[in-house]
Amino acid sequence: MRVQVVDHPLVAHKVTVLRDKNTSSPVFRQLTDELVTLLAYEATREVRTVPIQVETPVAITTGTAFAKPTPLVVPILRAGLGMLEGMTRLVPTAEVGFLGMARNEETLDIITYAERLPDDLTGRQVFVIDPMLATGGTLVESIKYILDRGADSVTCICLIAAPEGVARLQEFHGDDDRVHLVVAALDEGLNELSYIVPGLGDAGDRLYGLAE
Ligand SMILES: O=P(O)(O)OC[C@H]1O[C@H](OP(=O)(O)OP(=O)(O)O)[C@H](O)[C@@H]1O
Ligand SMILES: O=c1cc[nH]c(=O)[nH]1
Ligand SMILES: [Mg+2]
Repeated sequence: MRVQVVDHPLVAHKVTVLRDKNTSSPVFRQLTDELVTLLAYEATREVRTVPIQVETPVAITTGTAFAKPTPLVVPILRAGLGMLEGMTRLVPTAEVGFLGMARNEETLDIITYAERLPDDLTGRQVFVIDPMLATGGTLVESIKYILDRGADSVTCICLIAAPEGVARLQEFHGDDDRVHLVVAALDEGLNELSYIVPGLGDAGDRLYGLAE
C-alpha cells in the first residue's frame, strides 16, 4: 500500500479553512469540491490511458484518452458525496458506483446500508472518495468489498486521516500494491469518541446538516 500526503500550500490553506468551526456549510462544500480536484490530480497519476490521434487546426498529432474500462469512482455516502462532483469534473468519462456506510458512533461498527456497484470489477481502476479516515473501519470494509469483486486497484482519496486509520489500512492491506491512499492532511490522532483531532468535526454533518 502506498500512502501520499499531498504537501502543497493551496491544499494546506483550504484544509485550514475547512477545519474552522465557523466555516459555513456552503463554503465547506465549495472547499471540499476544490480540494478533491487538487488531490485527484495526484491520485490519478497512474490512470490508464491510450494514445489517440487528434487533428488540430494546424496538424494531426497524437494525444491521450482514458483507456477502457473507464475508471470507477465510488463515494462513500454520505460525506463522500461532497467530493463526487469535483472528481467527475476531472474524469468526465468515469462511471460512478455507490457505497452507503455509516459507523455506529457508539460501537464504531460499520453498517452498509446501500450498495450500487457493478458485480464484476475485473480490470477496473477504482477511486474511493470519503473525506475522513478515522479508525479505518469504513475504508477497510470498502476496499475489501471492491477487491473481492476483482478490481485492479483501489485508490482512496481522503481529506483528513488519523494515524490510527492509516495503521489499520496498513494492517489489512499493507502488502497489497493495488491499494493507494492520498490524503490532504495526516492529523494527530483520535479522541475518546474516535473523532479525528484536530480534524474538522463530522464531515457529513458539516456538508449536509445533522444526521438525526
Ligand atoms: O474511519 P472510520 O472510523 O470508519 O470513520 C470514517 C467514516 O465516518 C464518516 O462517515 P459517517 O459514518 O459519519 O457517515 P456520514 O457520512 O453519513 O456522516 C466518514 O465520512 C467516514 O465514512
Ligand atoms: O472526525 C471524524 C471521524 C469520523 N467521521 C467524521 O466525519 N469525522
Ligand atoms: Mg458522519
